[in-house]
Amino acid sequence: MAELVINHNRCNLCGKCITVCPFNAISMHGGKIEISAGCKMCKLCSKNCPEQAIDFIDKKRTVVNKEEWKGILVFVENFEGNIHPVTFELIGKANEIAKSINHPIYCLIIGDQISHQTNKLLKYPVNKVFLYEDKELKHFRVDTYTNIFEDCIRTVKPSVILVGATLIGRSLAPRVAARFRTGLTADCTSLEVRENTDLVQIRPAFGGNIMAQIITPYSRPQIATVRHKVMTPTKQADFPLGKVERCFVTPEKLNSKITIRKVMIKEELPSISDVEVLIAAGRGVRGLKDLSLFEELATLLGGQLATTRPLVEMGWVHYSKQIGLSGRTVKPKLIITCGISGAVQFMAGMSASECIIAINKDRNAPIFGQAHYAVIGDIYEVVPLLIEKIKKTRDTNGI
Ligand SMILES: Cc1cc2nc3c(=O)[nH]c(=O)nc-3n(C[C@H](O)[C@H](O)[C@H](O)COP(=O)(O)OP(=O)(O)OC[C@H]3O[C@@H](n4cnc5c(N)ncnc54)[C@H](O)[C@@H]3O)c2cc1C
Repeated sequence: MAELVINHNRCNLCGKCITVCPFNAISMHGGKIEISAGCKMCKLCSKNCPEQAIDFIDKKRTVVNKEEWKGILVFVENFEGNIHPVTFELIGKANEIAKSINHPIYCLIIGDQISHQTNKLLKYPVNKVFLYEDKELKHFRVDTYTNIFEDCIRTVKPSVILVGATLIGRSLAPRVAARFRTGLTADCTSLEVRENTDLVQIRPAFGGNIMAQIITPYSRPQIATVRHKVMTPTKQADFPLGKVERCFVTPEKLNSKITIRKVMIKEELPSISDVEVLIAAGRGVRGLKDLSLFEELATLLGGQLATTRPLVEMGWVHYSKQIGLSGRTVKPKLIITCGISGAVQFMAGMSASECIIAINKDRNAPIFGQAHYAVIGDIYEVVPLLIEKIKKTRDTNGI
């Protein structure tokens, strides 16, 4: 790993390095030159410094002994006595990975009075649950939880760590990765493992145009976050054999700069990720008022309306309704897409749906490549007909 080191005794603050940096990564603060994370190590500053005050130091990369890191550790997010469902999806993936490299599966659970939760976890193919309990850990505080996570990793030395890409997971995982100066891949859509225990972390990149395969070959642990509903939940183990290890929480791990004054539960409609039926509207919809048509169909089928990104960008619907790479991942039993072309960024968020019915007037629309049923037609003709048909059938059957 290379590093640029400024010799402040030699630097006369001429500012030449600031001018030559093509990445705007150098600035002057408090009478000192600073190099930010935007630096790409092009060395132009070092070469152009008249005082030779910037040294490029090429440190030899330290390579970790992979044999010393064993196990797949799943972070168990829990709130008010409920384990987040992404946990069981992560255990499912951990199980697949563990089988191919013959590693154990561990869970880490942090909180207060949560020991009963470990019984739920032990029904699954988990070898050991590491339990950290303390009243100070009742609510998530990123600094204390990072300390505890670090403690667990130093004890267990897991090769792979899986964390849900929830609000908490997204805040916690990068901090943990930074403590170990190791890699983290966010929002993985698929995970594979090589014989040498390198985790192949697959996720869309460059706006969804490529599926990047990311590995962490020089450091351990390897950390990946995965969104809820991307992986399949695991089944309970036939012969659960796991154990609980209660871990000691030292007082200094609980030092926090965060004070929690009040915890309030936000009233929310079920998220589009949690419903079984979705009617997804796209740019084929001509105006905001027309959305009521698709909302009516959604209500009739006991589902919710969701949309593509352009409708969110036009301000027609709230972001929480957006499906896709930069929106929510959904896996409903039924999704009917109306006037949606099927761009990769949209498909990335819904391709695992159980039944996809696509309505589009363009027979060459990419969405038809993934739909289970294709309706080639105008949404303004097909959807009203569908609504009428459902209502008639219900009237006839007295529903
Ligand atoms: C980094 C990045 C992230 C992105 N993230 C997301 C994301 O999370 N979610 C997302 O959705 N997009 C995302 N996008 C945008 C994405 O690339 C597409 O632009 C978007 O999904 C297109 O939405 P659409 O299918 O509604 O519109 P269009 O692609 O314009 O398709 C409209 C479709 O409607 C059909 N149509 C028109 N009129 C009718 C009619 N009367 N009856 C039937 N069919 C009709 C047309 O034939 C067409 O196929 C992202 C893009 C980038 C670069």
